[in-house]
Amino acid sequence: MKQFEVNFDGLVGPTHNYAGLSFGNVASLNNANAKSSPKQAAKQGLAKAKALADMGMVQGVLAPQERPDIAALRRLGFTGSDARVLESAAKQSREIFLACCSASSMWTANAATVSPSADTADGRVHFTPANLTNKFHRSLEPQVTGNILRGTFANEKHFAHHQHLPDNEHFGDEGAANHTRICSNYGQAGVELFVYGRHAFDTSKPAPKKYPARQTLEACQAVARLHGLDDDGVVYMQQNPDVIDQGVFHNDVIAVGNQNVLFFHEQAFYQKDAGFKELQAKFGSEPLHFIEVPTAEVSVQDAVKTYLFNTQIITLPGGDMTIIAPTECEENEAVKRYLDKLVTLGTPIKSVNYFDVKQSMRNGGGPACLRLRVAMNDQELAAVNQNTLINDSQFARLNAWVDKHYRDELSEDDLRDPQLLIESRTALDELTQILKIGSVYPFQQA
Ligand SMILES: N=C(N)NCCC[C@H](NC(=O)CCC(=O)O)C(=O)O
Repeated sequence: MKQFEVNFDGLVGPTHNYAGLSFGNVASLNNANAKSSPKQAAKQGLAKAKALADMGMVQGVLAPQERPDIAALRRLGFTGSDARVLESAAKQSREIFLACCSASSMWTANAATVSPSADTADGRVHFTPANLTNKFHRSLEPQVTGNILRGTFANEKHFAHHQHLPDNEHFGDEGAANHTRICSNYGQAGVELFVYGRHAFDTSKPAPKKYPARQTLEACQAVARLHGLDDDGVVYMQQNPDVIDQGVFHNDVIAVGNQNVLFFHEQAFYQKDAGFKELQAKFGSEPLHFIEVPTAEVSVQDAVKTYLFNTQIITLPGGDMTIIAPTECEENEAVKRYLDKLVTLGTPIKSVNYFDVKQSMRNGGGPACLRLRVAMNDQELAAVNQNTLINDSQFARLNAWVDKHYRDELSEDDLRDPQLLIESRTALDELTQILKIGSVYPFQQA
């Protein structure tokens, strides 16, 4: 049986904008109110996805969400026609309005936690959408995320879909951004590493002081239970609270893994020696590659600025690993020096490919934020909605779709334009037909 790791990249939505919504995410706050380009952002994302497909990887896409989120604004008491809802929300409560316009579903690393069939008790691939409770604008995502996942992985024999965890900070869950799977081969049972920022029910335990810890240990444990993971195949580690306070709001901003490699910053984890010992013991006798980047070579600040660890490490069809990095890494002297050295160290990582995803980076989303990894065998892959997979013709179709519907530039004033809502809905309606995912959006169900 063949085995693959498929990356499902989030298509950037037509309202991609910079609203400074994510306290604790330095890039989001620094770029608040800058002009965005939804068209450029969507094309940068598609270009990365296509480049990976051209490298021989299986690559998919996930649909974005409907924004502005009129249904959420109505829930919050804004009434009248859709145009009236937009106008009164923008006038009466700018913050709520902006939160309901965010295209943040583009970062599909936060869409869900995924456990491949080799790890789960019932031999199916399990999905739990992330509740994203820590940020109001992101907490609007899980319901529709579930719809999109069910439309993409629409086969009960192979795929199990759970409801997101209770919408409460005690079970704050940010999905795959805090979850890494270590394995020999994608199709063999692996060790799932869950990384949390704080304990929800035990306040005596360490926690960050300045910025929020979005993920709790209790949320990680609940997801592991739902997915039917064996205790021998799970490790929980805490993120170093001090790096959260330096702007590392997800673990995938400071560590990334692939197969038998864990690539991380010296300061990434709390009590790392004990955690790594457990990881190695549960993995087995084959030694793991723990690639630790010392602060002396790359500071936490440079790691956050360049997203050195929000890179994708992928295994190419020939067996070598390559790093998919943002161009910010190439432009930073210390980080570039480190990456040039890394490929000579004799680890499985042999090369680095740089991509321009600047539109996403300005909101704190690098290459790894833009993708959800799903390890599958060939039978499971055959059961995936094939229209969501990237090949030459689907890439051309999606690019043409972006050209047809997306604006070149967007500023805050544009978001209250009822015409943008109509444009977005028209675009998304057409997208659901291109991807054949069904009526996943509230406006299609009304
Ligand atoms: N690291 C991973 N996996 N994902 C990055 C998510 C970035 C996202 N930014 C935002 O939501 C900013 C939106 C704004 O400010 O307009 C967030 O903070 O949740």
